[in-house]
Amino acid sequence: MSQHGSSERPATAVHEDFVFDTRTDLRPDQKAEVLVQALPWLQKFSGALVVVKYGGNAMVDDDLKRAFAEDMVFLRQVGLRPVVVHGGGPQINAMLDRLGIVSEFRGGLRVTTPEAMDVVRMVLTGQVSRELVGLLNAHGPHAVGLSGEDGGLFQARRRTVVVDGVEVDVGQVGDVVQVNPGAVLDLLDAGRIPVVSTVAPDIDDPTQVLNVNADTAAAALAVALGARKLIVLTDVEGLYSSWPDRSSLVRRIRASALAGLLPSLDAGMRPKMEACWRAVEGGVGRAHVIDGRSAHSILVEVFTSDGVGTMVLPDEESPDAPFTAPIPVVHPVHSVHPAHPAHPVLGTTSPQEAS
Ligand SMILES: Nc1ncnc2c1ncn2[C@@H]1O[C@H](COP(=O)(O)OP(=O)(O)O)[C@@H](O)[C@H]1O
Ligand SMILES: CC(=O)N[C@@H](CCC(=O)OP(=O)(O)O)C(=O)O
Repeated sequence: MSQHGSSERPATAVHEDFVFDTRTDLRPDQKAEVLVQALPWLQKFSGALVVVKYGGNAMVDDDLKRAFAEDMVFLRQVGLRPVVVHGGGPQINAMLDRLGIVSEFRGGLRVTTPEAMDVVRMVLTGQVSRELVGLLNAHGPHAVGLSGEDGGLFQARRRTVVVDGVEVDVGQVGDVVQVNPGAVLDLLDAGRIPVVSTVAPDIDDPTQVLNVNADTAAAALAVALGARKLIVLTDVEGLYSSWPDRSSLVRRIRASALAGLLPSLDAGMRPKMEACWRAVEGGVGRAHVIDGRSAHSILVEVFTSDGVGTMVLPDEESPDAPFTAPIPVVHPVHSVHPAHPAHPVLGTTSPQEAS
């Protein structure tokens, strides 16, 4: 099976004067049913602002990258307002290796020396962003790339990590403390798809830039934009309550239950689930972690009744209640609440303390 299409079989086979349809996977009425099932979701999410975090290991396959670009253009074309926030950990690792610079992670964050910061900034803004913008613009002049430095989008503050009870300096690493979403809103108003790289100026020293984890930056941006959804793509089906037991996939979880689970999660999944928790606590209607290895999983999540992956819901709402998020009020500059640092578990305040 191809990851990009539904089948590697050709759509048609030519025999003398006849053309036969060789696809047997879906009958015409079944194909129509898929489209009809999407109708209420197309109506529900018309105009909705959706922040999609694309990154890491879901971003290394060329077919999947093209499928991702198709999904973003599809969302835009049917009237949603997608914003892409991208990571690039594997791409940064590859470039550091090529340059012979050793990279190290502490508490899930890259120890970022000034030398490594130059590489992070170059790879995220000059390589990963360029490639994504190019893939999106293969479908028309949709995408515009910008980083946290552009239009004052992000301000970040240096942070440390606590490992085994000891505070560790991880260099030029920061958390987003302020978001000015004006540049993103201007692009959305112009019908564009913003593609955001998570490099941000240091609020305490504007001559420095900081390396920001893309999951947490996506959550901060989703909150500041009053997004209806945050969708985080990764390389597993979703959150497993007892990893790696594959029967423990969580389909829906409320924010307070997630807060209880966070301290038990491993390094990879913790920043993602913290980001989802922060987003929902900050007013984003739903946060999802879905499998980026499965082509078009975003479309399945947004436009089908069952969805895919793990959905995080706010506490005060019944899981079966109709979606009733108000039209968001967007403030020109959004300060990230100090009681909710981007990494509550890795940092100082736990979700349980904050909620
Ligand atoms: N409870 C869990 N549920 C799902 N995945 C988990 C869990 N705990 C650890 N993981 C690991 O986290 C990984 C995802 O994190 P990471 O590799 O950092 O993601 P990405 O590269 O998409 O940013 C999964 O591939 C899985 O190996
Ligand atoms: C501080 C920190 O660790 N920053 C990340 C930024 C990129 C990122 O988050 O990429 P993924 O989403 O692909 O993991 C890094 O340097 O790898």
